[in-house]
Amino acid sequence: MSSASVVDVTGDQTVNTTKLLFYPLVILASCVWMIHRWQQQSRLYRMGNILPGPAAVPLFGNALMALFKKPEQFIEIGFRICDQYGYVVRGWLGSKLVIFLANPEDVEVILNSNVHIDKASDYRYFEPWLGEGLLISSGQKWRSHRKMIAPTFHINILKSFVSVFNQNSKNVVEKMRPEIGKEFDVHDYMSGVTVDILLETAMGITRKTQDESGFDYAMAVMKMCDIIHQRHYKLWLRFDAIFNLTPYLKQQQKLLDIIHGLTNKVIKNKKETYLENKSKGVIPPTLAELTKTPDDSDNVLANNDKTLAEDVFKGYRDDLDFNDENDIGEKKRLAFLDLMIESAQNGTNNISDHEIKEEVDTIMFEGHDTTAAGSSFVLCLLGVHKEIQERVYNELHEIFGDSDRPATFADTLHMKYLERVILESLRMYPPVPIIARKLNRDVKIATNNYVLPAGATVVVGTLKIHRNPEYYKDPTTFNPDNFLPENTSNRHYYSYIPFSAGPRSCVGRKYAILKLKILLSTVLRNYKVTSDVTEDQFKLQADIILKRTDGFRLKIEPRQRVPTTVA
Ligand code: HEM
Repeated sequence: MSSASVVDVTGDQTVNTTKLLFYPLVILASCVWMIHRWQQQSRLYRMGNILPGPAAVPLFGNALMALFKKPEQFIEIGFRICDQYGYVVRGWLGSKLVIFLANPEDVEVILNSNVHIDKASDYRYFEPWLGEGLLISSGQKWRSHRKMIAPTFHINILKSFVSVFNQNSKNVVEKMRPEIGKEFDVHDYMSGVTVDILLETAMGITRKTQDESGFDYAMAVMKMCDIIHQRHYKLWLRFDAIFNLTPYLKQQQKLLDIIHGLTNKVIKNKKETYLENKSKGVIPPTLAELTKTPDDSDNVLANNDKTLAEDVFKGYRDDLDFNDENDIGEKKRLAFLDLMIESAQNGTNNISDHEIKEEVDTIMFEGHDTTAAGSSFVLCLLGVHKEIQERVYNELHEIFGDSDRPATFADTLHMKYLERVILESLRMYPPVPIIARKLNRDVKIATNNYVLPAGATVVVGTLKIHRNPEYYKDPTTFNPDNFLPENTSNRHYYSYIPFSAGPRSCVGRKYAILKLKILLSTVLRNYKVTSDVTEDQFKLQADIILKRTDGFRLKIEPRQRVPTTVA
């Protein structure tokens, strides 16, 4: 026998031995995995089925309930199910366990936790756009980025945006002028002005420096939001395999090219300018300098000048409560992007250009649709409730008289009634009507000491919580007095969560309230608004952002700048 054939025989034996070991090992591993999945699922089934909820059918669970339903029917169905089963309801989407919570005590257990902070899989449609930005990231990445981004929303930074808010609000007032006397959809205008403001405050792109790409970007952001919404309410689009076969995929890729193209270009230019300035010895103020609070108490605004929202949200225990009372005066304005580049360059934070892009895209998304919907709801509600609109206007007349001057930060502190109107509108029509989390561990909630199993998706029903008669006397009536201090002081903090709460609450909360006050006060100082559609005719659609499928129809007429008598 030649040595070659010896080698061959040994080689064959090795192959045979590998085959002998490989296949049984694969089979064993598959069995172990299947048993593990079965155990997990049966545990999920066992624990899930202890919770109240509608009967489920094999394979589909409760998913068939959504079949042939229009998106605007989902709220009604959800409310009906809650009336039947209470504030903890389980549902099965195939083998996926979804637990709906609407009791503030249960919701606090989830939202106030540092453990249950992972977003549900439903947020994945944002990934091609936002990557691992703050909204969807988890674990250490989320923690470190949150720590870096939250201070860029410091009130001192926000104050430097007041003139941007004013200028853009004036612009939209002018843009709306041709609509005088007609019925039109005010959301289009609120959406446009919101994107303009965000382009300026997030990326430092002003109207003057904006070329066609700024406009294309704004349109692309709006259209991307629309595609994502469609993926939430058109159930078949939830499957990537189906979505990828539709024209939406191509459209999405085109839009993302525009969005990412601009963000990349702006980051590159800003970084180059930063380095060029640095070489000339010109360095912008750091975040720490911009947010430093002076010791002299002369600058401290009186405690009773604090906004009402500060009291309403004080139980949130999030990371947004800086020394807000301290006004350190006008500082150089820096967009969020400038601040991120600055802190990456000076070594305060370790963040790559790609991660900066993800965060800027996230702010553009989160800051856009939410405030556009929020402001549109307020205007329509004031169009319906004329006497409340007149009270708002009288307050504005007290602050501004008949002048056309822009609002200052101090003025916004005096817009107390307008603030109550905004808070009440966010109660009845929260722009983010539900929040979803994935449970990685079992958790015991207050209701009946139920234990919710790891692996389940928890859906926090903000809209339902906000309409609970236990916390709001007449929950379906628009009543800004729900936010009088005497009515808020003893209410459960988690009975009002338009911005979520706890460690993953909205970082843009203060930005949003300040912007809404300036935008709405500017519109209302210029126009009287009227809605021919009554509130009970509003057709609500709850997906990621609460909208009206009938459009935010409104009429405007020029405002005579004199105080009016309130009935
Ligand atoms: C009325 C306006 C707004 C409302 C009602 C609102 C509401 C919310 C809610 C409910 C969440 C939690 C979402 C979740 O857990 O799934 C959230 C998160 C977030 N919001 Fe807002 N938001 C508003 C405006 C803004 C603005 C203006 C910005 C930025 C300029 C912003 C930036 C963010 C970011 C970055 C997050 C993710 C925070 C994290 O996960 O750590 N939001 N917002």
